[in-house]
Amino acid sequence: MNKPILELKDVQTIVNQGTSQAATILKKINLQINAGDFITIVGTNGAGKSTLFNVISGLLPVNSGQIFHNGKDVTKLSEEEHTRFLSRVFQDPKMGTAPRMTVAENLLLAAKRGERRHFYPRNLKAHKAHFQQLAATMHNGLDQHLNTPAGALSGGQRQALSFLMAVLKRPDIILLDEHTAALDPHTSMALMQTTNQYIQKEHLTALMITHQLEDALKYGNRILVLNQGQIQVDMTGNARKQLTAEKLYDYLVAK
Ligand SMILES: Nc1ncnc2c1ncn2[C@@H]1O[C@H](COP(=O)(O)OP(=O)(O)OP(=O)(O)O)[C@@H](O)[C@H]1O
Repeated sequence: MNKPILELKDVQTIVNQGTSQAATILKKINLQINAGDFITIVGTNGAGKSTLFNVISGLLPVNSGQIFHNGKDVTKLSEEEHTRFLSRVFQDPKMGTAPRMTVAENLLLAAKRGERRHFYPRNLKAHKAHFQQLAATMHNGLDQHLNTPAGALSGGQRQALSFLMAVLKRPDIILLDEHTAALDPHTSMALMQTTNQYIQKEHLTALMITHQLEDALKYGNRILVLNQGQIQVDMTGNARKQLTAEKLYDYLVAK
């Protein structure tokens, strides 16, 4: 069998170590993420969801345990080194895009990420048709705004741009950190649908934190419930299909 694309083994994260405020935020997390998994993650405030993403993306160190990417130990890699195989979309539309640069320039920046060559706006011409096509997959008018500064876009368009920038280089793993939560219900639902279509079409491996239990059940092939720093539920297949929002809620608040 193929190795998991990402594997966490007994991962533990302690904050404020050595002080009276020391707290174990992630407790012996064991998780195997397989290529093509689309995992939705739910949990109450403070359950450790963002901390899990921070650890997976190298932003927060692991106090004990190991993380493997395609079998290679990446536990001690820097956040920048993690960006070679992983990208993240945040809740805040202001993060992830450069406000004064146009949509096309932002996309070019994402296309050139990790390359030594400098950013030349004149290279834009060669990419325009591709960027147009890409922006059109979002079905929210983003393709009509390739020359608009990102800061002038609507929240939904800006989040769609953040998503496209994150997936442009086809990362091995994409982390969606409540990426539709700051949008109005209609825009949020629309972006969720286009996100899902893109992930399915490109067979991406994705992890998505959400507080919307319906979304957690509707999208993806696997569901995780984090509770007080531990994985309380990890469901796929029929068990997941039979899971209801009511039962999921019970898992969420279980003590
Ligand atoms: N660097 C840190 N220093 C101190 N405490 C931290 C740190 N990072 C996280 N925590 C604490 O760890 C717990 C888990 O936080 P985390 O942000 O991962 O929760 P979450 O499940 O993402 O919650 P939310 O749904 O509110 O975003 C919280 O109690 C938080 O205050």
